[in-house]
Amino acid sequence: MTRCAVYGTGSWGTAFAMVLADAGCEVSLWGRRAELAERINTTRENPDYLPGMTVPEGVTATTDPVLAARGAEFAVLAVPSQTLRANLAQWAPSLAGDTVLVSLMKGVELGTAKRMSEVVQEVTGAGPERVAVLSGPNLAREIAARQPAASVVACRDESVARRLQAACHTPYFRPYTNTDVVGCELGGAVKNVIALAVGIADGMGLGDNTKASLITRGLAETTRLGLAMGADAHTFAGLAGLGDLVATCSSPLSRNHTFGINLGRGMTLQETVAVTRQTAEGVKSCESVLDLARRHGVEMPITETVVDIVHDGKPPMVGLKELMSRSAKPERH
Ligand SMILES: NC(=O)c1ccc[n+]([C@@H]2O[C@H](COP(=O)([O-])OP(=O)(O)OC[C@H]3O[C@@H](n4cnc5c(N)ncnc54)[C@H](O)[C@@H]3O)[C@@H](O)[C@H]2O)c1
Ligand SMILES: O=P(O)(O)OC[C@H](O)CO
Repeated sequence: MTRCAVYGTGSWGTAFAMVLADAGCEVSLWGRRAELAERINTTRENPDYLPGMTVPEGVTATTDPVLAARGAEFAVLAVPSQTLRANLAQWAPSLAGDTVLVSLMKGVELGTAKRMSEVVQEVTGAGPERVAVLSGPNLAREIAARQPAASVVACRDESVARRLQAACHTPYFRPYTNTDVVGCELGGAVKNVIALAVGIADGMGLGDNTKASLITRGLAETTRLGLAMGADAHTFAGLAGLGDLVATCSSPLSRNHTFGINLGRGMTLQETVAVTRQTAEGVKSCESVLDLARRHGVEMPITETVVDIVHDGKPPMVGLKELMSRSAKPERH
């Protein structure tokens, strides 16, 4: 039986542990809090993140990273992007040299502008053939409810992506393989920033034309950045690109979309942070995505506007007016 360690008992770590167990794996789920681990093991529920959802018997929660890592073919990482480096430094010594490291995260590191797979490689010394990412339209609560969804598992080594695909394929979760790790990671990280923009527009009371325009131009700037970084354009038309962008920008379950709505309704950043219980990656990653864009000489006007509104206190209406008054351009340039 395939053994997997999942690090992070938040929404997605718990939901993906459920997927792996439903696919027949034996799963160790690592979390920081002993009382939550105990609660998951005894009640088969994670009441803090996925209340009402049943965690299968194939998942055992623990706070012991050595126990979690024992015999794991896959080590799945599901903590906030900005803490991954520090967390992984603690877990790495207990991971075997042939364990495949799988990132579920959709963020870019502040300061370094590194993608999560780059952080994983740096901290563990693993080569790209041992690092995979999973990304797609996968709102945790819908997956935990076993609603049908597709996703992408990407690794430079396609045979590793196929192994991971087999490990997490269930009747309700359909993973496709890809070798474009850069494109899948960028699709996941930048859609959170665009979801903030769409949420802000929703919160301002704007309608579906505005939403569709932001989604489409958001995808255009994501693709521009991706191409400058060596990604495959097709990835952005796929599940990790357009698929995730549409899900996140449409769903009331999305933390990034909801965060944007609150800002658009006039809450301050501090007020919005205070009412957000879970990780909204775009709030920090909008700055690192903009950093990446500047490093690669790519224009990302929507991302820039989100940074202005979220971090520099620009009123949403001013940001929107500035976006609309940019010089006229051909659609494709
Ligand atoms: N929730 C989703 O629907 C979903 C879907 C796909 C991808 N993701 C991505 O997965 C990643 C994790 O998100 P999530 O939804 O599980 O977040 P979450 O906020 O639900 O859970 C985060 C988990 O990390 C833990 N954590 C927080 N700070 C920590 C620290 N300093 N050290 C160790 N652990 C810490 C929390 O206790 C919690 O268990 C994010 O990058 C997110 O973008 C989320
Ligand atoms: O809740 P969000 O905004 O982090 O989005 C969750 C997932 O990434 C959707 O695929």
